[in-house]
Amino acid sequence: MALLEIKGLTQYFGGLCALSDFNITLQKGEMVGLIGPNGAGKTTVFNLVSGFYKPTQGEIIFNNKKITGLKPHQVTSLGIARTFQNIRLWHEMSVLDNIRIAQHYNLGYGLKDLFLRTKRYFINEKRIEQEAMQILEVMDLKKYAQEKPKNLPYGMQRKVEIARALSVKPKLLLLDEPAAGLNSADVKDLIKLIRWIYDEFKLTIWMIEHQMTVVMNLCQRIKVIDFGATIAEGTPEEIQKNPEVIKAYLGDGTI
Ligand SMILES: Nc1ncnc2c1ncn2[C@@H]1O[C@H](COP(=O)(O)OP(=O)(O)OP(=O)(O)O)[C@@H](O)[C@H]1O
Repeated sequence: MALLEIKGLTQYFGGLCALSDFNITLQKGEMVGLIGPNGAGKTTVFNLVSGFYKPTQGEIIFNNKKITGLKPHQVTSLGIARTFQNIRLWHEMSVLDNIRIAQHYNLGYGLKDLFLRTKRYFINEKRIEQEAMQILEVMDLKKYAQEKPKNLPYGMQRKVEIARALSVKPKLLLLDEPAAGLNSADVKDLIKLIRWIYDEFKLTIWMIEHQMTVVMNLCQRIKVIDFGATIAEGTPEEIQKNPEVIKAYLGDGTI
């Protein structure tokens, strides 16, 4: 069953065509990679899907609902969560508060409840805290609940960002370069973590990644773009041998 369908997605920034006629269908339960050289348009795809940009053209359908042009919090509430290439955590807040804040897209109370501190406000705040602690526990992060993210090692900050994305109970998880900035030991741990999350949460995962070992190890299917256009699509084995892909990357046969 198709979870995400993207048809003819095109994005211009002024005169620059960052993405041209991009099409993909993600089946429920798939783990798919999106790769390409720097500036190929990968993050633009995620920014369009998650509502950070409005496309110049094209359509995005999620769970049989058209989501093209919706705002980020609306996209989140429908079941799409993401992480960012450069970790975006609130570094002056605790890890727990970072997770709690993410939950506020789905408050269950309004401004009146907030200002009057109604019973509904306290019930919801309690629920949010319990759910945030649960996800920290599941992700083995509970011991860092009161710590500020800036005091944690980089690999752990990545984990917190992934926990925050999972805390909104997504159906589709978008990971934008999860291995960026990690050392090789952390990359190994990340591969294990993503595989575990995939099995445990029964998610559909779509990832952008420059580190080929991550994509080749995890993804069942990979799409390759360059200068905003699709140049290849296939299994990891097919992609590694694809001459267009090799040319786009280095031209020396190694990807
Ligand atoms: N908000 C924006 N305004 C103008 N140009 C943009 C904007 N966002 C992206 N671009 C341009 O669009 C093109 C694609 O950028 P994008 O960030 O999607 O590439 P990418 O494949 O994710 O690259 P990288 O691997 O380096 O992160 C680039 O030329 C980039 O400079």
